[in-house]
Amino acid sequence: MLTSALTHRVRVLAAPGHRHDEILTPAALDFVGRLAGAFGDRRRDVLKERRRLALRLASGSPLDFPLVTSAVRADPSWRVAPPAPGLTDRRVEITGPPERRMAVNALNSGARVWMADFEDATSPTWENVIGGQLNLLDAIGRRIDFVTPEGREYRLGDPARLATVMVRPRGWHLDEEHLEYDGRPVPAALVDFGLYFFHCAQRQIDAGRGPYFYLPKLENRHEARLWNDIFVLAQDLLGIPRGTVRATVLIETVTAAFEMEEILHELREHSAGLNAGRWDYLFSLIKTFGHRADFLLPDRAKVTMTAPFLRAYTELLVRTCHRRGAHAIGGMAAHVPGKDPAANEAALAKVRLDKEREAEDGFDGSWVAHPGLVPVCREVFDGVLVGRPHQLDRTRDDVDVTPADLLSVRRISGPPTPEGVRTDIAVALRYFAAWLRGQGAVALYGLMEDAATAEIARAQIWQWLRHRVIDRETVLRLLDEEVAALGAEYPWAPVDDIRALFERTALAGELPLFFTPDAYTRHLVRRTEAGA
Ligand SMILES: CC(=O)SCCNC(=O)CCNC(=O)[C@H](O)C(C)(C)COP(=O)(O)OP(=O)(O)OC[C@H]1O[C@@H](n2cnc3c(N)ncnc32)[C@H](O)[C@@H]1OP(=O)(O)O
Ligand SMILES: O=CC(=O)O
Ligand SMILES: [Mg+2]
Repeated sequence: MLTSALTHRVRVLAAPGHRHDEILTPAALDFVGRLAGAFGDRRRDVLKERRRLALRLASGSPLDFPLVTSAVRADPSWRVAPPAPGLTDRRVEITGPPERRMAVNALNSGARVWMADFEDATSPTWENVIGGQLNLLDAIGRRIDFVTPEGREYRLGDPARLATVMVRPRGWHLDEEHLEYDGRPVPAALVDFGLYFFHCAQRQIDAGRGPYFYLPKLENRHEARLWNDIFVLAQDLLGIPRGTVRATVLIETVTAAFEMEEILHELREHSAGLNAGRWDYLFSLIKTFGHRADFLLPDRAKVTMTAPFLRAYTELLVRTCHRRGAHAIGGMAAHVPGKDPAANEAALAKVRLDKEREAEDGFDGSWVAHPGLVPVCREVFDGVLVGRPHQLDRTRDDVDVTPADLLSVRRISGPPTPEGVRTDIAVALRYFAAWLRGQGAVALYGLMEDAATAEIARAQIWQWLRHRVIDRETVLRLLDEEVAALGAEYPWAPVDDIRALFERTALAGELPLFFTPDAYTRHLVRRTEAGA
């Protein structure tokens, strides 16, 4: 067991909340401090390397499969670890923030996996961060039942049918300002990973599962190596055998799509495959190549997964995974069920089509954003898997993807429509309003919106302005109208802050890398010495 020798170097800079002491124990803080001490510098290097690479690509360096790792790709002999308990059959995975009611609903939903999300679906208020950890602790201890003020009861169902928990920590770009190690904010990824691992890893093993993770927004193999080293140290510190952790990496940046094999290879003893994180992938394309006219995207609604460059990415993902014995997990169709029966039917039909394409392409399962979508995803995968838990045997040797295929965006280019411009502004503003209020995922106009889709919305406006396919006056006029509509619809919303956030992140000369660090620092941080 750990000593608390480092505890004095870790400081909590937040007022104590209800039951926070169960999570922020001296031993847990000590553990997070050890991770921060061991990996803080490497995380800083990761961020520097991201900026260097972005500059190289912006100045015209070609993006290609790395020459230096060609031997890893050419070597047919290596495989990732076999699926861990609870992760063999992943035909339906539900995602959502680790909020209490949603946690119970997700675990009972009939999905095989629940991805408890501190990233795209969570607004990282301190309350959400620590409350999420408490909910996970209670969920793993099977004591997450609760009753609403109206008397509606939420309880876990049949233990044999509960979803396996996988936790997605925040990405490397975010700090946790309420926790300091040696006077600096702790990387948010290490807080989310560390607290969950410390409290729940052994409990999960005792329950016949394990500490499982989803890793967001990686840009290259070095970041995968960093995570692997974190897993090794975390397991060693708690006396958990190496290879117990499993992690599915989201391939949701364009540079990572060129290093899928390498990412699996770096993590191979801890790998649980790859996931096609389509929304951040599109955002990454805009961010990485936003300066190039041949990467101009049309309205978001017109960019579908049948676009050739997106098919190239998803098919390469399946092929790469299955060559290495790893699960390939599909992404999120954004349509969510609604109250109107006709709209609901249309949404279900769209999700069905999306899942059918994934299942036929060889994916082993896929994501849904809502319990109402579990049956449709399950039916589609049941139909393709026919009794098997996955389709790892479909090696997709027919797939041959070149760098040009991955980057052939111009084939779907086209000017934005006035509705497309307005929708992006409306969605970004409404999402920012929810996020600043502590809600990281919302349904807007029939679609699930989260941090990744909001990033696309504001980045598209930036890209269209940059290439002068829309003019600034039009955008400012629409912004005035949409801010007024927002104020009327959400009287509680701080419209001036929201507008300013939009202006900083969509109308600036240079595209800010993410909207979240800026919005977090200005609006979500509530540091206090009282909690130190
Ligand atoms: C790009 C990406 O990264 S995708 C992954 C990240 N994004 C996500 O995970 C989004 C997850 N989805 C959600 O958060 C929600 O579905 C939303 C916000 C889009 C819509 O939520 P709501 O407006 O509450 O939907 P709705 O009213 O139809 O919900 C009906 C019930 O289903 C529950 N529910 C909805 N979505 C989920 C979910 N993902 N997990 C668990 N329960 C859910 C609601 O809590 C509600 O439960 P109740 O009847 O007990 O009150
Ligand atoms: O995290 C998933 C995505 O699509 O982004
Ligand atoms: Mg994402």
